[in-house]
Amino acid sequence: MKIIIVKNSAAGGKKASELFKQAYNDGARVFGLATGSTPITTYECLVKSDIDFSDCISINLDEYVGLKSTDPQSYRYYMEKNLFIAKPFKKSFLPKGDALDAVEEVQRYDKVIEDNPIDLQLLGIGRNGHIGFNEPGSSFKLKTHKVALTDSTIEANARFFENEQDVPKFAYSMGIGSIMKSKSIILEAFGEDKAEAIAKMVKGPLSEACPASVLQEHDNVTVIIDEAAAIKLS
Ligand SMILES: N[C@@H]1[C@@H](O)[C@H](O)[C@@H](COP(=O)(O)O)O[C@@H]1O
Repeated sequence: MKIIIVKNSAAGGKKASELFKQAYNDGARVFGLATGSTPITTYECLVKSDIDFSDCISINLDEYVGLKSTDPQSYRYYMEKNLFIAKPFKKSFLPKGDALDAVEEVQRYDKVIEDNPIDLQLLGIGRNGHIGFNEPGSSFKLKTHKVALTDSTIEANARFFENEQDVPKFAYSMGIGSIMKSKSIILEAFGEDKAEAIAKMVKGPLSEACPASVLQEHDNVTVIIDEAAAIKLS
């Protein structure tokens, strides 16, 4: 794991967007994308950059079950607003939150990932060490699946909703098995509330109790963190 410590999230986003550009120049055309507050600065830099994604494919990690793509809380809406409007891709995939059949939706998404191997996957990390919506205890072998969100994730994500009761209880998530097949990975974390998860990911045992610890096994991971998220590393 290569660890880059930056001053703040603005510097982290700049660094990540430079790595996107480098990957694009090296031939990457399939980008795995993430949501949440962490990648916002990366998307801001990508929007300002001269990268043209019109010959690229994007595949997002996850989506809330039950939300339509037009719902402002959906991850599809987030992606349109923060990246796709300014930088359209040839094709952008996310799980469909309002899919009628969960089993079919999971299979459809696995086929998308299989048909379009991911060159560069961007990740955030939950306070409990989750990646995508792979909560602690998730098998490292999983492909796309429907997840029951933990109370800690619901509480953490409540800040994006009017009430905590409005946070969906389930999500579709790319599995850890699929994430690990990405050729390269950038994981970003900013702020002290991520320090514990970062320490467990980097120094802790390889354990399903901290899903992100699986990244110790991947041979091309760059971790971009600010000083606050790095405090428990030394
Ligand atoms: N499913 C997303 C994750 O992909 C994200 O990494 C995590 C952290 O979010 P934030 O960046 O807002 O702290 O939250 C959500 O649960």
